[in-house]
Amino acid sequence: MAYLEVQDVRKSYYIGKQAFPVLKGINLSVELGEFVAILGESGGGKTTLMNIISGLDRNFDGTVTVHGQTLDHLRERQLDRYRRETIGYVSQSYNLIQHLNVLENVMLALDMTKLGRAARLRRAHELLRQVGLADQVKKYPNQLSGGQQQRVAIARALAGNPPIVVADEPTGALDAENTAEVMRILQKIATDGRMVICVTHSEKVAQAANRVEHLVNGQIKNEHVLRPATPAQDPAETPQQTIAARPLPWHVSFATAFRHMRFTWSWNSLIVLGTAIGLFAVMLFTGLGNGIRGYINHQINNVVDPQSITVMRYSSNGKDQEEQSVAVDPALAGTIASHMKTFSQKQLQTLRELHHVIDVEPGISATNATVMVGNDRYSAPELTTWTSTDPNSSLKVGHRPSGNNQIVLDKRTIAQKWSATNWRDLVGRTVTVSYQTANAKGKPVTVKRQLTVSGIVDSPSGASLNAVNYATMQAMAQGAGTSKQPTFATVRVSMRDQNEAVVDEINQLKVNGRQQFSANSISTTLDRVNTYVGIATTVLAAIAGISLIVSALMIIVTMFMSVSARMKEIGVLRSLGESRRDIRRLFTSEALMLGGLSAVLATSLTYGFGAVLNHWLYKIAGYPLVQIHLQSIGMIFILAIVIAWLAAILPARRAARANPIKALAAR
Ligand SMILES: Nc1ncnc2c1ncn2[C@@H]1O[C@H](COP(=O)(O)OP(=O)(O)OP(=O)(O)O)[C@@H](O)[C@H]1O
Repeated sequence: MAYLEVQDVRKSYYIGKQAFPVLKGINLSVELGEFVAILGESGGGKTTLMNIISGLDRNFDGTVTVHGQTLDHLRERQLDRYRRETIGYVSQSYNLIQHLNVLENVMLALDMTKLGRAARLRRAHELLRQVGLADQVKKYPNQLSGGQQQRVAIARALAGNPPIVVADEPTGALDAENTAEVMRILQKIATDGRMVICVTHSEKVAQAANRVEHLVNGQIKNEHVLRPATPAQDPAETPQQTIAARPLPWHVSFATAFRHMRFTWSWNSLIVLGTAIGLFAVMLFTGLGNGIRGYINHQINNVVDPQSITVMRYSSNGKDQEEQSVAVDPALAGTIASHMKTFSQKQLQTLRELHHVIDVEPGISATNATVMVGNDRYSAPELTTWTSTDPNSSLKVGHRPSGNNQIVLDKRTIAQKWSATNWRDLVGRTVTVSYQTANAKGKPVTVKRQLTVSGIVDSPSGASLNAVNYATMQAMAQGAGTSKQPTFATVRVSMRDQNEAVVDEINQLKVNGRQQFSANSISTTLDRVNTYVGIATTVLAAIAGISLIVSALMIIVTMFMSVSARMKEIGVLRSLGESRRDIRRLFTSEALMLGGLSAVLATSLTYGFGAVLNHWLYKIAGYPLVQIHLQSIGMIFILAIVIAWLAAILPARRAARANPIKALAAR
């Protein structure tokens, strides 16, 4: 049995239901070392036969047996491997890949061999030297003559050291000189021990072969031996001559995709820019959200200690509640605090014993106090005890009311009213402070005392803060015969995270089924504010994200265009032995690269724009309002990659499913 046996091969093309038989029972036997020319009329079915022999056409009757093994045209992978390992294909139109240079075109076939990179490069250079192109390796196909391009195609066909070289009208587009050169190379390939099958319609070209077979009316007739072939060794039995093939590794698809992206950079850069703008908007909104949240937290934490909880006695009475809220927020002041419920020692102890509570500080507050400086009268909406949660940073001058009979006064509502310029001079002066409350019998009494100003505060909350220490407040109350029990308590928790749980626990403390306390924590409010800012940011980022749909559509359209424009390349890659999966990977890789690049550009844009914005806003807020977290960058990359991947699915599928014969025939 000959190395290649074609037995009774029949093939018809169908137009509608009508069959047009092209091959009507082809029988052909060819040995290694033989150079066979198949001579036939144009349209006689030569290309059809070559496609069948080279494993590109799977739809025919009859058998093709190579080295004793019949090709199973139903097993696609076997055929991919067959094309990779056994066949070197040379066509009339050279079929070089335009965006790869000469060396890269040859390397493309070598990448499907198990040779190491250095050996592959060596072999590519050696093959190009053999076809006389050693000094043209860096050129692109469109910089070569037709003859040179065909020689590159021959070098590529020989890359994997295949035993069979199939040449379909290899000289069809060449002048006489180049034709002679190409035929000489093909002769040399045969004398080196390979089988060369060359189809042509030119009698003259056919003369270069050892044997000419005439394809007439769909059948092989009139064999004509011109000269005996060199007896060849079987390459399968000389392992040093064969180069083991391998499926194309993913990084090669990736590298090829990268080269194509570089080659078509002008339009790809627009896609990258378009996608990056969408990603940039999403990222900027997320960064702004982070910044604003941080800013609010920063501001509030400056005003109040986030680890502290203010606890009042719970009262179901509306008036009491109003007064209690006045005590928490002096801006609501409007009534005399005569009914403020107080804490017993036992109640304070209950709070101290709660889990996560590290300190409970009692405090007394009164509303609507009056401060007399000399004859000038100023109203203080609230007079309260200085607690450890009041930030020392708010003291503009002097010190906190550490000693008895000392008071700190509010800068804006008292000190600056007293003297807009010399308000600092108030420190050390004696003032008379008074407020009205009710004694144990419910009778109104006036609490009054002379105090020394120890400091001036500018409360960051904006509320007027006038405070004395706890002992002074107790002494004042006692002096007027009113209760000196605490009206509020400041509870400190060991960690900010436990704040909400402790607030809930305090609010649920009951005696005889009645609620005891009403706890309030800034961190609970802060969490709520954070949630709202988070929602707003997400909504804005999502709206910006809509533009990403446009980006995805843009990638889809471009990829489809790219698939159409690269049909020929798809055919070439398939003829070289690349599988459908390799083709799908090629297009998917390119889309993923576009996605990745978009994410890189979006990140740079966001950092750049964010820096400018921060610079400007810092003047207003004193805080960096755009804060891009690593997490956001990761999210943007994932988003970009997912979008690109989704956008590539359909085009890549179309490319992978393309019929290799039709793809090769594409322009
Ligand atoms: N996909 C197809 N559908 C229908 N008919 C086809 C198809 N491909 C080829 N044919 C027809 O089959 C016949 C053989 O085509 P083929 O390309 O094999 O001829 P050829 O001998 O290689 O011609 P040439 O030398 O001009 O390239 C032609 O008549 C052609 O019109």
